[in-house]
Amino acid sequence: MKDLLESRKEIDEIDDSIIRLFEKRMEVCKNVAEYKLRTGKPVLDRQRELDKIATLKTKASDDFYAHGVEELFEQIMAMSRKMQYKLLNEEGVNNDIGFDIVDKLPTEDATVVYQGIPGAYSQQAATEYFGDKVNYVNVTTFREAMKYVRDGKADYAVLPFENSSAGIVTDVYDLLVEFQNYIVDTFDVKIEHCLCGISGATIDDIKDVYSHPQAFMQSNKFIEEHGWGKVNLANTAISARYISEQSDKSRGCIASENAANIYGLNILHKGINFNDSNTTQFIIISRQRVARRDAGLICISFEMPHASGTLYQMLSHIIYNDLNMTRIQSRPVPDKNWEYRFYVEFEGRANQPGVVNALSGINAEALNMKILGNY
Ligand SMILES: O=C(O)C(=O)C[C@]1(C(=O)O)C=C[C@@H](O)C=C1
Repeated sequence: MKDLLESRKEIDEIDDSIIRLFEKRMEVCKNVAEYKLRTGKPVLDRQRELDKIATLKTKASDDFYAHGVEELFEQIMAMSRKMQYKLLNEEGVNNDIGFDIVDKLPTEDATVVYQGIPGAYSQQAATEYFGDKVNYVNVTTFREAMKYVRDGKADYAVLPFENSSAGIVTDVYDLLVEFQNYIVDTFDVKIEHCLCGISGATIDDIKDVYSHPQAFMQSNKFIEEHGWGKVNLANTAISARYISEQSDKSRGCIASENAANIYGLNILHKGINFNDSNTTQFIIISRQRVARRDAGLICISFEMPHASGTLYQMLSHIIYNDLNMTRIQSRPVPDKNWEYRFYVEFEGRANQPGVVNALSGINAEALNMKILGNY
């Protein structure tokens, strides 16, 4: 049996050689980057990589080593690409991702659109964020709100993004990809749902409850304990208005205290959400590609070839550039069953070199990448 120390010494020597060869290879890749800079040829040449891996695998002495060679060279070439993106960005190729930096979002004479009617949580978020010096308009759907911003009928939209108990607002995620609008800020609103009924109704009178599906999800324990029927409506404030128009003590709704006050309803039970710290994060949307100077998060979406390891490859750009990922979500890609679009949020500012490197890499290697905002 060979002594452990002796084997380790041999390994150390081989590793030294690997490092020297790795660096030698990377130096040659710098010449390739120079060539690509001059000729405008893309860094990623997938066919070259596939051909190389296939050839290299034939040089391995068995299947086990062939698999290892494949993994090893995929990593080496990924490293080579990352170095090339960095070199190209340093030479000014694609290093401006086009955000205008502002000290503060301009709000003078601004029009702000939200979805729903007065009393909706979106209205609460909008008024808490923008105050009383802007004009407010309300629309029926998230899509209309996005269109208002796109068409210049509003400067900002305030849309719900994610709830701490019920998760993401999927329609809003989809619309962010469909429209050329940008997230410019986020704002958290603590949500305290109330069970409301018409004047004179008691909790024992209630048989059916009206509200938005998200509010049902956030209050499902309370509703299920009472065995009430659930009827979906467009949002919580519309449910409050609807109940106020019915003179039916058996119908209740889930809405905010604010909505109950606006529509003259009685609060039968306050705080029916199962999670006391129930919070909804709202996003502030603008059609301007602007970022606040103190912005610290970037959100992107991308799709990828449906193949093993591709998500890992995309995320490796974030990791390699020392960026801290703060969120990852996925949504089905329309018309492609079981394929997903990913949404990744990470810490950084639009023009920071590491961010530019990571975005260049993902942009080059994903099927399509979109920057949804720097906020
Ligand atoms: O040959 C190239 O075009 C390179 O950029 C070099 C290299 C490699 O490291 O081998 C890196 C990236 C390409 O996708 C293909 C190959």
